[in-house]
Formats: sequence, C-alpha cells, structure tokens
Amino acid sequence: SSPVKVFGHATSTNVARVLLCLEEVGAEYELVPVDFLAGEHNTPEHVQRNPFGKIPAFQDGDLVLFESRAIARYILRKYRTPGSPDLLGENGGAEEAAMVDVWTEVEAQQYHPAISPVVFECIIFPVMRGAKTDQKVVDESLERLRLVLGTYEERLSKSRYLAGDSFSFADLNHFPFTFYFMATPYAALLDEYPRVKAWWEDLMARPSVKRVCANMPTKFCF
Ligand SMILES: N[C@@H](CCC(=O)N[C@@H](CSO)C(=O)NCC(=O)O)C(=O)O
Repeated sequence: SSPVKVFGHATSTNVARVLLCLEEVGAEYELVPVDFLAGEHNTPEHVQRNPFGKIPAFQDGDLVLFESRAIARYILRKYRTPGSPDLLGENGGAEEAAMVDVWTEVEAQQYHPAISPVVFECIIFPVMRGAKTDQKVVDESLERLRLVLGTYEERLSKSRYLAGDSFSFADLNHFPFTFYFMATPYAALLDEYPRVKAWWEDLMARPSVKRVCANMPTKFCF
C-alpha cells in the first residue's frame, strides 16, 4: 500500500507529534511540505484537508484527518505491529487505556496551556513575526508551569511514567513543546523537578524522538 501522507513541515510542533507516532510504529510515511511562511496552509487545497487552515493534515488512502492528537491515535491504532509498544494502553483494557487518556488530557488541558505561551513568546513569534517577547506572558506562564510540574514531580514519584509503569502516548505527547521549551532561556526550570527531568531525558533517548528531533532546530537566532 502507498505510504501515508503528512502535510506540514518537520519543525512544526503538532506535525512532530504525528511524526513521532509514525516512527514509534515504524510506518512508512511521506512528509508533504506545506510552506507555512508563504501561507500555503491557507490555500483552498489545504483548507480542503484541514478546515481550520492549520498543519498537520493527514491522508491515508481516502481517509483525510486533521488535529494532531486524533491523527496520532489513528496511527497508533491502525499501524501498530505486534513488535511496537501498546502506547494507547488498549491491550490492558479500559482501566489502563483510561490512565493514558487522563494524562493525555492533562497534557492538552494543563501542561500545554502553561508551556506553549513560553515557546510562542520566546521562539515562534520572534522567529515567525520578528515580534518582541511579552515578558509578562512568559512570567505568568512560568508560574503556571511550576504548579503543573509540581504535580508531575509528585506523580512521577509514584509511577515510572505518567500513565503507569509503561511508556505511553501520554508521555509522547509532551515532546514537541517541551523540546522547544528547552531551547528557551528557561530550560533550567526543569532542574527544579528532578523526576520530571529524568523522565524528559528518558523520552529524549527514544530512537523515534531522536529521528524526529534531528529535523528540529535547537538554536534560534532572532
Ligand atoms: N490543535 C491543532 C493545532 C494545529 C496548529 O496550531 N498548527 C500550527 C503550526 S504547529 O504549531 C498552525 O498551523 N498554525 C498556523 C495558523 O495558526 O495560522 C493540532 O494539534 O493539529
């Protein structure tokens, strides 16, 4: 069968979320560039794939999907092989899958709203728009992030990974924005949370993560 297609570019956080899952299950894929800076994500062709005019979009035969976490779940369900890890916890029944869902929601509802403004203010806006960092937004977000990381530190003192003793989709979802957060001047914040720091280093050591972050910049010049 022809490889699946991911529309976007490898440096984009939400595209990276999808690429990570493809790498984890070892599925063949084609990354179809969408020239973000040229506004290609707003063309009729792309809006046809994603009505919100965002990247990623995804195509598998006649199926076209958007929303990176939904695309990622599809990939993990459809392209899982016996050799690839059960990242959605669905083998373990509803209880195990529920724990993956809880911490995947925590990433989307608590972690992302705290960490992403720091990444936008320190990296994405300056690089994409030449905008100045709004330090008030950064400071407020860092305070919120400290509260969230405190909860993570507690959780990781009880279980090896967020959803339990196995690595899961919940852990994986933290990669894209944390990767860029570690390129901001505030990376040292993680040193205040040793279990979170060790969890992050464990995530960064995964072959899938290494392959995906090889295409993501770690240094930014404004
Ligand atoms: N919830 C969606 C967010 C996609 C998104 O904002 N993508 C960004 C680039 S990646 O950060 C994007 O397409 N921005 C373009 C725009 O907002 O115009 C998802 O997870 O797929």
